[in-house]
Amino acid sequence: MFYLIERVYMINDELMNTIGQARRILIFSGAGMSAESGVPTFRDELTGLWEQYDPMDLATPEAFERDPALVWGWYMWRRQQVAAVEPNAGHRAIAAWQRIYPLRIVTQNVDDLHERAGSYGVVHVHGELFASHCYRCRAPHKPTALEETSEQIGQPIDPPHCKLCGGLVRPSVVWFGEALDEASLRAAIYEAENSDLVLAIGTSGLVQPAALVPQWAKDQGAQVIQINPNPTALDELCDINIRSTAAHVLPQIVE
Ligand SMILES: CC(C)NC(=O)[C@H](Cc1c[nH]c2ccccc12)NC(=O)[C@H](CCCC/N=C(/NCCC(=O)O)S[C@H]1O[C@H](COP(=O)(O)OP(=O)(O)OC[C@H]2O[C@@H](n3cnc4c(N)ncnc43)[C@H](O)[C@@H]2O)[C@@H](O)[C@H]1O)NC(=O)OCc1ccccc1
Ligand SMILES: [Zn+2]
Repeated sequence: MFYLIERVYMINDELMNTIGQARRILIFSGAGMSAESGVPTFRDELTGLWEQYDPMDLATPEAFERDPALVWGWYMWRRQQVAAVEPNAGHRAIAAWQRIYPLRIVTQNVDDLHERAGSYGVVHVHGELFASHCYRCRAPHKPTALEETSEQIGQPIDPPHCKLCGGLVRPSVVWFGEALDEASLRAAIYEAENSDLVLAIGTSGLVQPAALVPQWAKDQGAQVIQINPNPTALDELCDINIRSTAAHVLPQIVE
């Protein structure tokens, strides 16, 4: 059992033993997991039209009600951004690992890079960028081809209307001030409480309640290993802090 907080910069036997002895491993990922694919993290400055906005101000129901075209345009831009990049060596290492070991994955990321790398059963606690539903009646919305290929990327774009009630369509992500999807939250709590090792990868640990996942696991006696080039709010909670990047460390763990 580790008592002192260990900061390691390379993969050592002790770390590999900890991983090797684990009965059930949970991957808990954040925006840093996709950074090396070219997807900006939430802490990174926004660019283009949105440069003048704080992401936290755009990712809210109030912003959507105030200016639905601005918010919908931002999400279409983010869809195009994610569609234009590839999973990185970190995503691929997790998918390879999941082919030989039943890893569980809970992510705060709304991108589909874990799945595009071949991972399965990914719990998206903050929703999914490429899904949409009606803001009024919550009916799922299937995008028309035209919507998907809008030339206006980088500009405000009027959101489509719900085919059932005519309401505005929104991205199926969890906005600040909104409750998490009950089933996803329940799944995240279950995975946290039933895992004996959590790998917290690329998260600042600042967004609640998702940031509690490692704590819920720790409360059940699990060990927590963090992979992050920078200090985070999770440092003290973690048994091992690997000060490096997802795409650099994960392939070394899996090889
Ligand atoms: C910011 C924080 C203070 N705010 C919250 O936590 C709020 C609650 C709250 C308000 N005021 C508060 C004051 C105190 C405490 C809490 C609050 N939470 C909410 O609003 C939640 C909803 C939160 C969900 C918001 N939606 C997202 N995403 C979807 C949208 C979208 O994407 O557009 S959150 C979004 O930001 C989060 C960003 O966090 P991280 O992933 O950690 O990324 P970050 O950029 O912060 O850090 C990146 C890290 O990676 C590292 N890194 C960089 N490169 C690499 C690399 N290469 N490798 C490894 N690591 C790397 C960096 O060092 C860094 O540490 C992600 O979760 C992402 O999904 N809802 C809710 O509370 O509802 C209530 C309620 C309850 C019941 C009923 C009704 C209402
Ligand atoms: Zn509707």
